[in-house]
Amino acid sequence: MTDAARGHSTATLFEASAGAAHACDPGLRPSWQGARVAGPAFTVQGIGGDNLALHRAVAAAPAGSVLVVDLQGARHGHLGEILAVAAQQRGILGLVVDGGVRDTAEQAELDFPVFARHITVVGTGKDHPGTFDVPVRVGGVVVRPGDLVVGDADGVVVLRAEAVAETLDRSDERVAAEQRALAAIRGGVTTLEYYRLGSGSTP
Ligand SMILES: O=C([O-])CC(=O)C(=O)O
Ligand SMILES: [Mg+2]
Repeated sequence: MTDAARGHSTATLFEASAGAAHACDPGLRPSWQGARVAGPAFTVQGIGGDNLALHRAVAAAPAGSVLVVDLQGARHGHLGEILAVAAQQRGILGLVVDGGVRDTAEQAELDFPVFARHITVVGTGKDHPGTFDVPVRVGGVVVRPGDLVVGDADGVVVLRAEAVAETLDRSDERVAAEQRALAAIRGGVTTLEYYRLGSGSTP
């Protein structure tokens, strides 16, 4: 499947977006090393400590979407191996959750990308059905249904759907410019010289 962010890193997207990208709180971290996700948000408003909304969302979200779930930062393992397998079975690309998850070794083995605030074994209730397709606040950022959500080693960024095309083009340009900078730096040019940041001499 093609990467909805053309493979660009969260840092590149953020810098290239000219303010259109929103960075989630750095407390949202990949649950395993190497996790990356990029796709349109399927938003879920739930109640922290309860994961019925996640079980329902996994059954309802369209293939190719990323579950973006507000659970108020609750320290519970809202998604584990069972829900990760169920989500993959339905073609869901990954999960961004303001709350906790568990079974992170299994998530890595499955190659199911998860971005969460906590890793904890503590289980959940299954009483609150939650709400889908509404704006939700995740990592301090309001995410609307269909926003492009990208997560990688550096965290999670959110791009409004209408800003995606231009930001991706600017990201292509930024990466090309950085390739030129890296070639010069590998050739011995200092970053001070390359970016004209002054002499760099000690005062
Ligand atoms: O309690 C739950 O539904 C979450 C869980 O452990 C799993 O997905 O494996
Ligand atoms: Mg489990």
